[in-house]
Amino acid sequence: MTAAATNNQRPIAGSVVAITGGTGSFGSTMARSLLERNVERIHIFSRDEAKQDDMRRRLNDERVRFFLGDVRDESSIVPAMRGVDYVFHAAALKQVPSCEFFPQQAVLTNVNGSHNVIRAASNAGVRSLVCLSTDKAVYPVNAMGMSKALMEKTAQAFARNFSESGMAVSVTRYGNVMYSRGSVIPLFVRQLQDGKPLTLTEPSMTRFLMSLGDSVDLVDHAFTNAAPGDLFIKKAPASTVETLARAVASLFGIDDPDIRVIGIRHGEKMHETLLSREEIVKASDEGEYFRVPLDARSLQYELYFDEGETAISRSEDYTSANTYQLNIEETKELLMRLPEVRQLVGER
Ligand SMILES: O=c1ccn([C@@H]2O[C@H](COP(=O)(O)OP(=O)(O)O[C@H]3O[C@H](CO)[C@@H](O)[C@H](O)[C@H]3O)[C@@H](O)[C@H]2O)c(=O)[nH]1
Repeated sequence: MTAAATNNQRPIAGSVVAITGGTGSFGSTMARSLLERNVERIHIFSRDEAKQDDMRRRLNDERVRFFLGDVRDESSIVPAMRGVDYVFHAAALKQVPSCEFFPQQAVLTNVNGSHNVIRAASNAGVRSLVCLSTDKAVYPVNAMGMSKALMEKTAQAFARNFSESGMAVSVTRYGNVMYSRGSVIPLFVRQLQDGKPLTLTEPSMTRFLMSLGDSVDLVDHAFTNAAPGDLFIKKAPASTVETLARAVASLFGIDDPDIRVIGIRHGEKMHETLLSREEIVKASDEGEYFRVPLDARSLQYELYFDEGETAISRSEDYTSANTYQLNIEETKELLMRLPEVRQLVGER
């Protein structure tokens, strides 16, 4: 067993956890869950002092400490890593359109910034670091996905090149998180409340549907089970955009909503891929999760040419088009698990 794997056995209770991008939706959900589980201390690292202040007041818990800084500046990360056991790296530029117009900014934060976080964490003796990625990093077509794909490679290269580090750096990949800020579900809700038509980009487009609670489960799984360089995916169902829109409308008591088709936006795919066929042939099925181990081959190029992979041509990608497809009723059930939706429906 590696040093990192042994260290990972330490439970969350009693440990110190740092969260980069800690005031965002992922980070704050993670923080709340950790506080419920008797974590000793949480270090929230982020750029925006106003959001930190809001979170400080909201949580009102002395176990939470705030560190102001930017992942682009490694020296600002160092204080947040002192004495830390686990790191959840969620800081990122994640909006598809803004990364499309400013791709160099995506590289600075998502690629260079991630490298800084990994280096600072390893230098501080962290046991396990989980980097948050997205389905858009697989066969990427937009700058956000491309920069996240390079973040994944940066994490894997660290695991491959610094096996003496003692830190297990791993990656978790997500699909669309339901009701996250700026996403389509709150938009549909607003449109329904304002009596406007629902704008659909392309009715048959599909997306994986996951909740923030699923995200906590996946990160926990990675914290305690990851070997250096592992990639984890949680299996998830999907729906078409039209099914999603009709499900949201139906929860508002509207069975035949007004729909306006607006066309695909910049940098969008018809379907998302959580695991490529190249990864699936290496993946192990762990029930609710897939784990893809690090490709630990060294830089001996003959191996890449002499040992071909024959299974790849026989396997299929794991996509939002071939995973389980939810119908309107099932999508409504999933939506009703979200506290935001339950509250809205209860208010009506
Ligand atoms: O007016 C609209 C806006 C969006 N959509 C569609 O709804 C789906 C979801 O869109 P959205 O909620 O904006 O999510 P994505 O653009 O797929 O990206 C989100 O999900 C990613 C994970 O896949 C995250 O990394 C991104 O930060 C997050 O914005 C897509 O098929 C869109 O085409 C519509 O039909 N009508």
